[in-house]
Amino acid sequence: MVRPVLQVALDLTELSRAEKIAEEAVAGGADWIEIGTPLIKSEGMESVRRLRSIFPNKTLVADLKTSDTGALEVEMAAKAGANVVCVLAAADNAVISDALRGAALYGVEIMADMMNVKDPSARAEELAGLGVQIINAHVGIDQQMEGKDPLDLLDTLGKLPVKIAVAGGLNAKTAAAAAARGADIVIVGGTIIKAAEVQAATAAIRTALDNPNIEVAEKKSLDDQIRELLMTVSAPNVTDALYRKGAMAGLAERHVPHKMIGKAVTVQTFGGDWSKPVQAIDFCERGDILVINNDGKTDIAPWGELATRSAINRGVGGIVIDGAARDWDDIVTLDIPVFATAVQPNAGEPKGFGEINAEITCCGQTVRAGDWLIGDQSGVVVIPRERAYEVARRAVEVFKNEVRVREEIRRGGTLGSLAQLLRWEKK
Ligand SMILES: O=C(CO)[C@H](O)[C@H](O)COP(=O)(O)O
Repeated sequence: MVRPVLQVALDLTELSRAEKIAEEAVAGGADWIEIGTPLIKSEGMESVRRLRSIFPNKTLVADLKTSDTGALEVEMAAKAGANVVCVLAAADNAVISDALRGAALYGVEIMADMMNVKDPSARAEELAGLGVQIINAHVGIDQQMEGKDPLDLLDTLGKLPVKIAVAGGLNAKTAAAAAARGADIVIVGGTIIKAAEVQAATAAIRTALDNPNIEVAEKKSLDDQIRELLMTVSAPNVTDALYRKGAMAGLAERHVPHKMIGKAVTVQTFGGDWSKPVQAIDFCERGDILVINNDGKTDIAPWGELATRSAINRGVGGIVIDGAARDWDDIVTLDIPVFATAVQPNAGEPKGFGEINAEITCCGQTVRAGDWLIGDQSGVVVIPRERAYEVARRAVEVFKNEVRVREEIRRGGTLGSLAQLLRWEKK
């Protein structure tokens, strides 16, 4: 097997941060440096020029994802110092041919990004026939969040007379799997650039590429995958992933012996009537979260210690009440998260008004049966069930990004300067 090229994708928006990360990645064994699409959009061709001056002998890849004016974009990137220019494989052949003409004039190669191509195998052959030098089996970042896998795309391509690159959320294990399947170029962004120790993260991927072993990963159910992803993040990471949405308001009373993650069983009740909340315990599967609306009343409790102990017996993952709980002295001794808007000593009568598993509003958020919840000391966030996997994946990216920013703060930076807040103020 030929030693695959490791290409680090600098998908950042600040050139100063990208330069430092590139230096660390090269020290860790990155062969090629990609000026990622966000970096080129944010900093322009200056980012290519700057990286060329820092790395006079490295292969630089300008990830322009060109979809029009092929030769013009290739010429700009080549003059700035790029050796490889990325075009969209889905672009018209007129664009590809024009880009290839520009590439021939300036002595650079064209990489075609297969993101969102309908018939990848046929299109890859066609592109190779046109003269494209590298086909990139790329699953874009938004597509990754919905579970698309670049290795599946790679498998559809078959044997081609050109170099094959792979990209899309690769880590050491999946990068090695790509190498074992014959990829010539393995492109890694997030796993390297979001690591606290970029050099070590790059070196781990380099080692895995040089010693690929094919492990068949055990296939987990979607719910298990979602739960596993959410276990690694916080409630704040999740609201960030939802673009600041999903947080429940007013849950002032919190008993959080551990993180709460699970799917909602909803309960609507009225005036502290504890019949439906208690019945709902028996509707719960292991790990489910009981989400109760007491019709906005905080002066009477539909939930208490005995219900909490019953919920533990049933394997309930936590309780959230838009309303009051009671027996708080006992509840805080129990190993189950309970969130409530108030604590009151008095309960209502068990009359049986209300509903189980109907759509409810709880602390300002709509909650349906099966929606996911995550709760920790910062509060509770609701994730719509149809977006659960995607949001969990995005939350992991938020978490990973913070790992690198935290490290840069540890080295003496400040959040304001790292994020270049002044520069990015909305004009
Ligand atoms: O082109 C890209 C996004 O459009 C990325 O550079 C590519 O997906 C690699 O980054 P990651 O490993 O984070 O997916």
